[in-house]
Amino acid sequence: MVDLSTFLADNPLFSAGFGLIGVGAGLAVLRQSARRGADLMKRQLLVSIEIPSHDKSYQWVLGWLSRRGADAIRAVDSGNKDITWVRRRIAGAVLPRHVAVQTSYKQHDNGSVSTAFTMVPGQGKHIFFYQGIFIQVDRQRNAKMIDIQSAAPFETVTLTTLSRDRAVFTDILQEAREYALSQNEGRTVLYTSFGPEWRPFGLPRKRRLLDSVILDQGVSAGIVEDVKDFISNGKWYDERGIPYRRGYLLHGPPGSGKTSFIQALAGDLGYNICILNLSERGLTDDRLNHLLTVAPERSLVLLEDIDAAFNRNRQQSDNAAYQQSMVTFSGLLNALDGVASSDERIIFMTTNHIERLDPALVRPGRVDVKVYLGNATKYQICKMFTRFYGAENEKLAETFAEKLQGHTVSTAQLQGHFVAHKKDAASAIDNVASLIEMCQGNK
Ligand SMILES: Nc1ncnc2c1ncn2[C@@H]1O[C@H](COP(=O)(O)OP(=O)(O)OP(=O)(O)O)[C@@H](O)[C@H]1O
Repeated sequence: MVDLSTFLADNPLFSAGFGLIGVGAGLAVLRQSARRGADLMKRQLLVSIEIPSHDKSYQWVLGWLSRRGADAIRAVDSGNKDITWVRRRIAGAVLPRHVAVQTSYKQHDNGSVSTAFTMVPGQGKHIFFYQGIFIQVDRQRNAKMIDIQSAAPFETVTLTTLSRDRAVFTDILQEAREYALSQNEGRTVLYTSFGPEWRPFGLPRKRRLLDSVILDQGVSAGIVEDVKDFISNGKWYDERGIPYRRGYLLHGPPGSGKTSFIQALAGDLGYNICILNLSERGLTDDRLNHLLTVAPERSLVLLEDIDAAFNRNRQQSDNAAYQQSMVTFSGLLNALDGVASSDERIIFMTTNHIERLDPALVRPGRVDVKVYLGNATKYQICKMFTRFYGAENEKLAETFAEKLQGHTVSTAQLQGHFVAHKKDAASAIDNVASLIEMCQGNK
């Protein structure tokens, strides 16, 4: 009888196959260990930060990367002798090859608007060089997940570098934020509500100068002083456990400069403005509350024509949703009271009819400062006149103001009259009758 083990060992075909299986298995183990080793090394040696598209810093980082790209192009093209050949080569080598475009409109100081194209890194991986180290940018889109608000697919930008350099991420985020803010320097950003969040609306506006809005003597300075005092006293409120918020109500006839003044004040403070229309379709108590809580830092919240939303008595408004808006009067009061928060909150409300407002709305804590901005006084008429025609025309300004004595003219109507006679102060005086006629017609 033949011994099986001797048979297999003596069989050359079998021993060759067995050897091959052995080699194959060995290679597979090696490959797996190499992969595991590489994963382990990656985990140990690399660090990364993921920035999702719904995070504020996403656009900041993309904008900052695009500026770096533009700087690198300039460095490569400039032939600047201070930039070494090696640095130029590095800058050139790391420029993103695949870029995406972001189109925006820019308003210049003279008021003109131009289109600007910004090249940001496109989908995929890119490398850039920052503070002497290489960083990989990986921009990925998740087509299966859509942001319901913007209908745009979710995206992420992941920055990866060696773990010993992890502190660089904080520097990048900080620099990207500062760069984004510097883009709006000297401008006022108007935000409007979009679902549960605030979004910039239109172009950032050139700041309006405070002295371009002419209020009655001392009125503007009084409000500015109050707001500045509030802003600089956060600690005082904190120590006394008082909610750090202040409400202002500007009331008076149409065209007296209420909105213009708030814009100019925001510009003077270097703040932005969040405009909220309480009659907006789909606005609910919860959304209103949420929006007031998440208003961007350094912004004034503006609730315009507050009487238009709640000019009935409290009970009626509580029971019936007003127009398409579902905000109830008690919902508005709750939102104004908010949760005790240490975050600064400044709310401006405007109305043409203070008498229609429920006393609960204008009680201290909700409205701390009420200011009446009325029709043009003699002081305002003279000031506006000399602002349009020059300080040397003070006498003519007096004559003009005397001719308007006893008539009711709004500052907006005055502005319209001066614009119509912009070239000639005498013509503004000669045609004062047409202004009076118009004002009487508008009564
Ligand atoms: N006191 C003022 N000084 C300078 N300009 C003014 C003044 N008041 C009104 N104007 C001009 O009139 C126009 C309308 O002003 P604005 O919208 O600020 O008035 P308002 O009081 O908010 O009006 P409404 O109550 O109808 O909303 C703006 O172009 C503004 O420049």
